[in-house]
Amino acid sequence: MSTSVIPKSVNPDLQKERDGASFNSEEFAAWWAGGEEPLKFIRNVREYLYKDVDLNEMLQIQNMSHEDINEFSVRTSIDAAKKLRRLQEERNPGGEDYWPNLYDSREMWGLTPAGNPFGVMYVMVVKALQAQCTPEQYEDFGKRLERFEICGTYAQTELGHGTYLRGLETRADFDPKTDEFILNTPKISSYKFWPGGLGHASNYCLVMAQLYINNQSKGPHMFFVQVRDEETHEPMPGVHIGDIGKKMGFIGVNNGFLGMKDVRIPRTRMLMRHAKVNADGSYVSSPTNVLTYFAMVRTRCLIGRNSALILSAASTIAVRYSAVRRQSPINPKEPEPQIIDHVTQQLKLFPEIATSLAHRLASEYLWDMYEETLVDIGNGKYERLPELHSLSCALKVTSSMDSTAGIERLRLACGGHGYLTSSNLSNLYVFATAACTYEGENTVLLLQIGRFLMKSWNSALSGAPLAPTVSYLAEVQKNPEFGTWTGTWENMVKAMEYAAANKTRLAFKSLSNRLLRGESEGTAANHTGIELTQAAELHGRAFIFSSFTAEVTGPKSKNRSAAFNRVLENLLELYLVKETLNQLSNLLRFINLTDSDLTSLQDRLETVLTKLRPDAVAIVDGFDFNDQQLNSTLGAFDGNAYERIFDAALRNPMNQKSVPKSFHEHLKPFMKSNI
Ligand SMILES: CCCCCCCCCCCCCC(=O)SCCNC(=O)CCNC(=O)[C@H](O)C(C)(C)COP(=O)(O)OP(=O)(O)OC[C@H]1O[C@@H](n2cnc3c(N)ncnc32)[C@H](O)[C@@H]1OP(=O)(O)O
Ligand SMILES: Cc1cc2nc3c(=O)[nH]c(=O)nc-3n(C[C@H](O)[C@H](O)[C@H](O)COP(=O)(O)OP(=O)(O)OC[C@H]3O[C@@H](n4cnc5c(N)ncnc54)[C@H](O)[C@@H]3O)c2cc1C
Repeated sequence: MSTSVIPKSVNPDLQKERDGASFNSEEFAAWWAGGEEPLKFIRNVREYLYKDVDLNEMLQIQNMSHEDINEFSVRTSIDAAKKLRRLQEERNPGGEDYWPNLYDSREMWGLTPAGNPFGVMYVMVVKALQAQCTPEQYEDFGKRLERFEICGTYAQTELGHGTYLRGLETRADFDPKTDEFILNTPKISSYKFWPGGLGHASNYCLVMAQLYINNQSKGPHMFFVQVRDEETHEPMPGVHIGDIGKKMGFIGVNNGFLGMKDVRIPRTRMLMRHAKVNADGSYVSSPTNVLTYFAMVRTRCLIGRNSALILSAASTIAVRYSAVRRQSPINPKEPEPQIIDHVTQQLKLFPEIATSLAHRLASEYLWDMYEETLVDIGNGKYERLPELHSLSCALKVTSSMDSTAGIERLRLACGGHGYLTSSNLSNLYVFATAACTYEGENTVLLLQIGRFLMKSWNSALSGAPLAPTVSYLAEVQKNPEFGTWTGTWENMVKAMEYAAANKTRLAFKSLSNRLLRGESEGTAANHTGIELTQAAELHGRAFIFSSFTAEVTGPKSKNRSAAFNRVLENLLELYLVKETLNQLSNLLRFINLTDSDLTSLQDRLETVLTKLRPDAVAIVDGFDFNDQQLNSTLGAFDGNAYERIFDAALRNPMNQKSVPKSFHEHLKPFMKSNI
């Protein structure tokens, strides 16, 4: 393919949308980035990272083999690491290393459309080492990993166990004679399986294994294990390692397996900031065992933000495409409208924009809580851990679940062309749905929230103080009547909390009854699982309702223009109304909503869709993705969707020969013979 069929100009329909918006999308972009300075910084970094990235090459990864995608992903992520190092030297010489922080940022994300084999290293391992090594250990090997002198992954899940960590089978036996641990994966089910980058992209691993001293189990602990030679990259003695094979997505991530037979590591390679094994074999336990799980808490906090990011990218693609595609006159003899003018199309598109905002804002609140808890842990205070655990699970679950369902709706909104891999919607979908499973399977995490809600409900009954994000449970216990439905935003927040509290009450009652009937705690919890997960989901939704409302109506609104505030208010209105309608069966169980209340909600839904219509393109422009990040023939900034779709088809390897081999080998011989 020599010439491109893509025009240089912007599609006139898209230009018209931008010209007609009621607000300035640059104000949105600055707000979304956290301010004008952060936006400037992000754009600067992005410009630097993407200046020589070829969009056509990115689109072609869909046509590569598994092995070639792996090679591509290692190359592009290493190119990015080099650029970030150079950036550090140019702009912040000798200063705090900020490039490792950028390595897991959204600016990197678009450079590795099939996933980054070193993503887990920066998102999880570096942070786990920072939090769980002694200062000496961090100097010894943590810093080396942070500087990328060695590379590694987080190896916890096994073929036989992912969820139930206490059931992990990998053993680390302490040998006092040599002052070493001996690591073994005794059965096929004990093999580590799934860690990102484990296959061929790591030479070290943070391994979660059962610690044994004198053959006595001390539970799961973390060990820093060398799995490949630093020079030759050959597996270390006793190490059996490889890639797990092709997956639905994340094909470039090189998820791997790891078996160990009598692999010896020095005693000082167990992470010992909290729990310790001394040379004489004496064991000092951690002040709280769950600190071993803290790396997962951090990643769950990030997943909310990341899911919102993926959904906002898919929304950008579908909204731009809906503005440039025309189909089906609304009235006879009229020209075909932009499909975004069909109201049912608006209902597929705009709620997903609102959901991206809702999850992103809730994640910001969660992130602040994470950072405060981290400081507390440093000061030996662990009281907020249960609340953080519960809230991080709640956002991880709702954001991954909603973005997965949302991207599928957006794909459907793009009709046939949404089904092309070059739309990038299928790739975004498999990214989103993976987050429903990794870092704690969603149902399992909902049950963890349910457990926290039961404890909190019980505490409230006895008048004990509750964590701030569940304090509404005590309020509902004190005032069991909902009062009048007014339909204001504050009233809708209250309604969602009221439904969550009452679902919690019912689950608590069922659980208590089962216990009274003599069921064990485990069996009673299992039998109450459906109610527990429903209460947990509503708790997450109530939190998102309140954080979104607080951002739009709170004091920060004074820093925004009136026009931009109106857009945010419309998005909040849409979010609250559509989620209230989605949750009607739960709400109607506890709140007396009349037929006229429901009619009013339906009217509000239609009204707000109409209000958002002129601003939809400008809003998604405000998400501020560049074309490489979107990597989509449908969603590019210029809106030249048909030309890009066609260009990608022409570049497909299938079209590089006019007659394929299959014609000569199979089709022609068959047609020429009588068999
Ligand atoms: C832009 C870039 C961004 C990129 C981001 C995305 C890319 C990232 C890519 C990532 C790729 C993916 C990478 C990966 O996938 S890495 C692998 C991730 N694996 C998992 O997430 C495993 C999931 N399993 C668990 O977490 C635990 O075993 C669960 C939770 C299921 C139960 O556990 P267990 O059976 O042992 O415990 P228990 O139920 O008896 O509960 C005991 C007590 O402990 C409390 N408890 C439990 N857990 C925590 C906790 N964490 N903090 C604080 N507390 C906690 C609990 O509430 C209870 O408290 P209490 O009720 O007794 O008071
Ligand atoms: C793309 C991807 C990347 C990953 N990266 C990593 C990585 O880097 N490092 C790593 O260590 N791991 C990684 N994993 C593994 C991942 O963390 C686990 O797959 C995940 O935690 C789920 O555990 P599981 O596979 O054991 O699921 P299972 O627990 O076997 O779940 C199967 C079903 O059983 C149900 N179930 C299980 N337990 C319960 C229960 N107590 N109550 C009710 N229902 C239950 C679940 O709800 C689910 O429906 C990755 C996985 C994926 C898909």
